[in-house]
Amino acid sequence: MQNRKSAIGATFQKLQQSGNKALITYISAGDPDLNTTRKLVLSMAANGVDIIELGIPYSDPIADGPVIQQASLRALQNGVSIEAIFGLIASLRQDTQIPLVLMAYYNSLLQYGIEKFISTCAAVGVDGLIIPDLPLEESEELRQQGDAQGINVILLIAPTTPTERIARIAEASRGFLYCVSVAGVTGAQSTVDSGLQKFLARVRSQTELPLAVGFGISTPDQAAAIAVLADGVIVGSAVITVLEQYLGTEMLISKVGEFAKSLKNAIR
Ligand SMILES: O=P(O)(O)OC[C@@H](O)[C@@H](O)c1c[nH]c2ccccc12
Repeated sequence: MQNRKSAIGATFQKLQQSGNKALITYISAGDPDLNTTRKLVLSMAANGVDIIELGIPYSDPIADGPVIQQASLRALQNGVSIEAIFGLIASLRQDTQIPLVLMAYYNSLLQYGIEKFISTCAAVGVDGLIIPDLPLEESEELRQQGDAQGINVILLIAPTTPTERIARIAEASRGFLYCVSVAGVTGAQSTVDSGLQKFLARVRSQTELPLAVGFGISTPDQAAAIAVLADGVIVGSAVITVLEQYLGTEMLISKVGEFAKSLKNAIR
């Protein structure tokens, strides 16, 4: 087993000490194939991304917007399996120590077996888990096993979450708190929501945990605006849109890397 305890926390701490913010990017594992995912992870890491979120493709992705649904579909059509994704991560760990977070729907974990899933995460070098369809009330077993094996179970809150509930979710979350910028599904939005500042101030009054904001951030300017308000910025659909644009070309890896760099430069 790898000793990666609190790699996510250490990353935020280091960034905070130098007055910097975290760039977290999301791609779907196996989109369009696992070898491309491997190259994308290394390219994003080399271009300044601080934490990478890898999605486990799922057939009924209720929280995902159209861009991520298509990404999942491409991966599923290529026959990507959880086992193969774990294999990829184990192999990536020979080349990069960038914190890796898996995004998975709870059903994928249930099918695989919760205990086996968490222990495999620990064995291959996964640092955190985001399970968007697992409410706080049903997450205790997973969180306990995560704590025991050094896997951060990262919980989500939204502007519609009551403050008292935010406090309880923050208490249970590990690594960082995922602050959903808007209610709804993932995908690019054109403006930064004006209520976001108030929402984040409300969250900040409840917890010391790093706050990362995701959903709808698609340009360097938007990332910069959000980075002023939070500790981290999460960008998914916009990264995948670049990937889509260069699918099947040799430029795919470098273009996604360049886009990541433009996001990171904007939030420095
Ligand atoms: O795609 P966006 O709007 O940039 O948002 C990030 C998001 O995609 C990523 O974190 C994510 C992908 N699937 C999810 C499901 C639920 C919560 C979050 C996610």
